[in-house]
Amino acid sequence: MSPCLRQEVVPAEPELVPVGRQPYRDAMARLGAAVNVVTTDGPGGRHGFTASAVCSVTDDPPTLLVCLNRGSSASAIVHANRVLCVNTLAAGQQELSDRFGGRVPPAERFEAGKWQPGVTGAPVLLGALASFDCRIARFVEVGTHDVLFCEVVGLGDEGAREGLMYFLRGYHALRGASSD
Ligand SMILES: NC(=O)C1=CN([C@@H]2O[C@H](COP(=O)(O)OP(=O)(O)OC[C@H]3O[C@@H](n4cnc5c(N)ncnc54)[C@H](O)[C@@H]3O)[C@@H](O)[C@H]2O)C=CC1
Ligand SMILES: Cc1cc2nc3c(=O)[nH]c(=O)nc-3n(C[C@H](O)[C@H](O)[C@H](O)COP(=O)(O)O)c2cc1C
Repeated sequence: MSPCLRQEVVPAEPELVPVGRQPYRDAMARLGAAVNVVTTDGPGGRHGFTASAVCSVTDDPPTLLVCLNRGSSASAIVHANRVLCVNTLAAGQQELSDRFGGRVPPAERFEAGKWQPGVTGAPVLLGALASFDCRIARFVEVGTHDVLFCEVVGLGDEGAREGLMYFLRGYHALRGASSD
């Protein structure tokens, strides 16, 4: 009689590393995200910053969230204005992402790109993949950031078909399926 061979199944343990700020960032760098230039204008003045931390919350009422570092020069201005526009960048607009991501001082950021005020007065970027003009309904403090819950009151869509992704700390063009 042949011996009954049993294969021992050893469950594979994932190699988990302790959570610190840098390992967390390294892991988050693996989540591809759209790139947005978030703008504001009003009593606090005009300002803008690049943000990948943008997410849809609910479509009734249409609401999105933006995570904004309270250490950013935009923070006090966004609080004063209580409006913002999320301009989702199209392929080829990475220079705007770098500019609003801190490479250029706030006063010079709007020198590139074509802008016009939306319903709320926040600057809308012509040629963006999509624009979401918003009133900020709620600010929630979490750690170093404020989570801004924003009610969308105006939408822009100029028909661009190629998006811009931020993935592994680099920009990548993303082509959509043909519309016809
Ligand atoms: N949510 C945020 O506040 C983000 C901030 N950034 C900032 O932009 C600059 C360049 O970033 P990377 O080249 O991507 O390298 P990085 O190593 O600083 O960031 C890698 C990833 O970690 C996350 N992250 C980075 N800083 C964070 C923060 N303060 N709070 C929460 N999540 C954060 C983001 O998902 C980012 O894509 C850095 O100064 C970074 O702090 C970038 C992406 C998101
Ligand atoms: C690709 C990219 C994504 C970013 N995403 C965010 C974000 O979601 N939230 C945030 O507070 N800052 C984010 N930042 C950083 C801000 O854009 C940056 O801190 C700000 O523009 C610097 O402005 P300041 O020098 O006027 O403070 C991002 C930067 C880059 C390059």
